[in-house]
Amino acid sequence: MHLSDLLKNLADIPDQAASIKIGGMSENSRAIKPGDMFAAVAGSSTDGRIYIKAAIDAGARVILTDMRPLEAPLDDLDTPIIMVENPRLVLAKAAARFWHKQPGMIAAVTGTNGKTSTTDFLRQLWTRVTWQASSIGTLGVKGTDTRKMDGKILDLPKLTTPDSVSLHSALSPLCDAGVTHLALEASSHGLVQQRLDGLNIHIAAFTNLTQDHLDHHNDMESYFIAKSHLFMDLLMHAGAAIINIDDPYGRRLCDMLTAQGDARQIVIQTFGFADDADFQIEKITPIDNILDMSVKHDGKSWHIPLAMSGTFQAVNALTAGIMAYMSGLPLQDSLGGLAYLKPAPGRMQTVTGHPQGAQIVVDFAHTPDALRAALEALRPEVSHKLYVLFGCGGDRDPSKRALMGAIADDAADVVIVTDDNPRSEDPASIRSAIMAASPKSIEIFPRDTAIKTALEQLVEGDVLLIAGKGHETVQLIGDETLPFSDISVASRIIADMKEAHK
Ligand SMILES: CC(=O)N[C@H]1[C@@H](OP(=O)(O)OP(=O)(O)OC[C@H]2O[C@@H](n3ccc(=O)[nH]c3=O)[C@H](O)[C@@H]2O)O[C@H](CO)[C@@H](O)[C@@H]1O[C@H](C)C(=O)N[C@@H](C)C(=O)N[C@H](CCC(=O)O)C(=O)O
Ligand SMILES: Nc1ncnc2c1ncn2[C@@H]1O[C@H](COP(=O)(O)OP(=O)(O)OP(=O)(O)O)[C@@H](O)[C@H]1O
Ligand SMILES: N[C@H](CCC[C@H](N)C(=O)O)C(=O)O
Ligand SMILES: [Mg+2]
Repeated sequence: MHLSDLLKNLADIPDQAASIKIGGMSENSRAIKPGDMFAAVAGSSTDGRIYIKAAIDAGARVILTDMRPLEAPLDDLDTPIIMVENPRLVLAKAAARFWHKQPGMIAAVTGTNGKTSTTDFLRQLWTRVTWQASSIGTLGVKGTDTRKMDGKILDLPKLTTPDSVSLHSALSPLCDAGVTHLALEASSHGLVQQRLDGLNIHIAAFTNLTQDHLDHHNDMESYFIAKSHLFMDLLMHAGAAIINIDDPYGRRLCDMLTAQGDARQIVIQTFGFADDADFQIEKITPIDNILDMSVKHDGKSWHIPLAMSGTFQAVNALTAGIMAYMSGLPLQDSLGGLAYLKPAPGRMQTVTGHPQGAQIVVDFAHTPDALRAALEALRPEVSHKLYVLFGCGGDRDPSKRALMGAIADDAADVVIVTDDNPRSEDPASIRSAIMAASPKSIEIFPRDTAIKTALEQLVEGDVLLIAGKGHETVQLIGDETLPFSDISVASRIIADMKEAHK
């Protein structure tokens, strides 16, 4: 594609550069191939401008960057440098133009917790009525067997929201494979880094906003503003905004959208326990292994049995149901279809077979609010003691550690503090920060020893929540990526315990 077409109305292009042919693009010099455009952007740990020379050596034909003055040697390069106010935004729009195919229906979910569950549920609802659907997020690409796609392997980075180039280059083969419906997770990092700009987003949902990622956003206000970008700027004209108004930030989002007036024709659908919600949850009652949810909409009550545990999962399911409805599914299939949903892996997933009959649950709770929600969901199932075993990720918001320690201390009977993904941090200091807020906590590491110790202590009537890593299959320690799965470790230890009991 000629540069003049790629960047039309996005940037001023010098005449001598207009006819340059561009064969691809990236914001990462290490991914540049001959003929590509390199976007040199300022990041949180380094500055892409440092890598301009490396990108040119790798074959970059054009550089896109911000308006900061060019210093030597960048002011004297043969390769054209195009300067724009917001290179991430221009890159995202150029990527959308370059790869140009997108599924006809794109729905995005944002919020601190519940994005993976909700997008997974929405994909299941669409698939159930035979619409060809995929989801993209923390679990990667789901719903389409990417290995069978003509050798076009979708090599998405291991992020909840992939960068714009990875995303747009992945959508083309997904469309070629017949995908018409896409559910996406919109992380706050992704939103501020413009990873989703250029996408035609028809439906956007807001689950909740509680503390996480304050290392990146500094305060809750900036975190909220990052999330609101999805609704205020990215959601298409006449799109649908589906908002949890039990959350004060959700109410605020509704007010902000309403204050924009009619120009964008956004249809707002609210949900929650609140009396004024369009989809009002009347009750969610656990009965045996299911949840019985009743929801009032348009004067009619829907009684929906759900094969999952945790009130929050029912709320996520409802969010997905409303999204499906707004995408054109009749209520019988959208709300009615909720009865057929399966929880996403690692979300309140039970590991069966404990020799004493204790209940073991693996859950991805890695924020204070999620930990409380998961423990509160399990409390009714405990007839003896509620155990929780968790740690906190390194290189992530350190202020959530003490909060999670305090919540565990308050909501569980036995608290075992261990390692999550310490990454570059000292694991012992992460554990100490958690334990400082939990007088009853016991420190056990490494994580498999902690799981074994807990499993061996459990008796009938106990429930153990293994929180924080959910579906993850690796543990990140220093620079190492080691195989580790809470579900496999717990299953193996239970099998060994049973063997020893024989
Ligand atoms: C904090 C963060 O989001 N970092 C992501 C981001 O980095 P950044 O723009 O801040 O980049 P940087 O490392 O400062 O580098 C600046 C620029 O120099 C470029 N560079 C750098 C080195 C080099 O040799 N050549 C080169 O061109 C980089 O590609 C980048 O464009 O852009 C990079 C390329 O797209 C991402 O890989 C990187 O994700 C890191 C690995 C990460 O851990 N991100 C996490 C925090 C994240 O994004 N999480 C969210 C939320 C999770 C959730 O709660 O759901 C997610 O969506 O996954
Ligand atoms: N609606 C909700 N309200 C409160 N907590 C929730 C809710 N949904 C999920 N959780 C908790 O958050 C955890 C993560 O859920 P999920 O993976 O769906 O969220 P996410 O927003 O995709 O997380 P991430 O930011 O890591 O991508 C769950 O395991 C559960 O403990
Ligand atoms: N998407 C989240 C996942 C955290 C999972 C937890 N196990 C950790 O490593 O902190 C993040 O990147 O912050
Ligand atoms: Mg997720």
